[in-house]
Amino acid sequence: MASIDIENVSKIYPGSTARSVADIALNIKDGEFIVLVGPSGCGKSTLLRMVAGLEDISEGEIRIGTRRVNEVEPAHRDIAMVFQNYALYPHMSVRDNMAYGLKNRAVPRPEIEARVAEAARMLELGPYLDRKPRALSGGQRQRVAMGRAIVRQPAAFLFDEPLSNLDAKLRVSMRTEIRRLQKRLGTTSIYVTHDQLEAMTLADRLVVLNAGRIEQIGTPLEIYHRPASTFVASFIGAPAMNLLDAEIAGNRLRIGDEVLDTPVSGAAGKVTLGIRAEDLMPADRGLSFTPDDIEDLGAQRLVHGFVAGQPLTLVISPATRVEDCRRLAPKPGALHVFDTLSGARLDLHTEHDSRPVLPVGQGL
Ligand SMILES: Nc1ncnc2c1ncn2[C@@H]1O[C@H](COP(=O)(O)OP(=O)(O)OP(=O)(O)O)[C@@H](O)[C@H]1O
Repeated sequence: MASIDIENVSKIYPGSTARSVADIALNIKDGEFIVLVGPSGCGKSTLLRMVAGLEDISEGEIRIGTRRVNEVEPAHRDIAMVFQNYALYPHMSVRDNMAYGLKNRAVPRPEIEARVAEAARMLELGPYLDRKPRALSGGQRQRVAMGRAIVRQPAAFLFDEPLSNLDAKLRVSMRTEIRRLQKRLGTTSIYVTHDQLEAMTLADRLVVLNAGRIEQIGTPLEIYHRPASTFVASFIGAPAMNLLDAEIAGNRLRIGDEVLDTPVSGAAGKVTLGIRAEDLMPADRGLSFTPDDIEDLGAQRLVHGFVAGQPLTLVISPATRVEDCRRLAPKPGALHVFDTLSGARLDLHTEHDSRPVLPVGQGL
């Protein structure tokens, strides 16, 4: 086990002048589970592959433990990678697939057998040890890929979208399993995904990437509750945070003709106002909301509509009547204000109105 230090690392692919990964600085603690998340093309795989040694590092330094690894071959970096396509040897049994890396390192046979047996037990692969990968389901193949990583007892696990080929239900159960195994083994891990829910549930700390740069680093809840930019606000959380064109005038937030009671101090002018769909509640006064479409998801209801002509989504309990949502007020402390041009979070002082907002009908 080891820390991983990424010091001002950039990647410029041959034939390109742009940085696909630009000046990334990230210190990963021993045993930490870091998730790199961001949209397609933001550079997450490139960054992971530089840690793995599968891509050259154009600028900066990567250390695993105290050792600089820029010039170290992938096989000598003491890491194990788990890929989306499993990368299993089709002609080898599950047992041999798991043992392969150890045999190559001349680990004594009894030791190999013990490690494979222990990994098979942890992953419940015992009954399948003599099968070939083609005789396994996708989930079982992914487990074998995990098993092969575990038996190596590496300093770090690197996961590149390992669950992308699995169906939705299996993804959820494998996600829990990976988290549980990682905590039990305490192995430093970097996990790449474009799935924000996977990112939220797995990570000790999330690294949100945008166009090759770090947009924000923090625990999932820090990022959820205090997104540093409109990019992060709209990427993390489902449904995406509502972002409305607004204006601060006379210490009040205005959205078109609508005015929020919440006093705001610190700036004036055009801003982007962020409110999560679950942070609005029916009120006797507040923003005038025109519902347009309802999605019933069983445990909750999504109501899509408009405030001052701008789209807004609301999450309510199935017991709440949509007719009671014609006026909405934000929950205390639920407003996020961003600079309209840069998208950066503005640390304005927003006080919730001292007058109580009266919920109508059932609570949310
Ligand atoms: N071999 C390559 N040569 C040139 N450019 C590349 C190469 N590989 C990736 N890129 C570019 O680098 C940027 C980052 O790509 P990368 O694959 O790291 O993104 P990603 O976030 O992992 O995306 P995805 O989720 O689609 O896999 C992209 O603009 C991509 O086009």
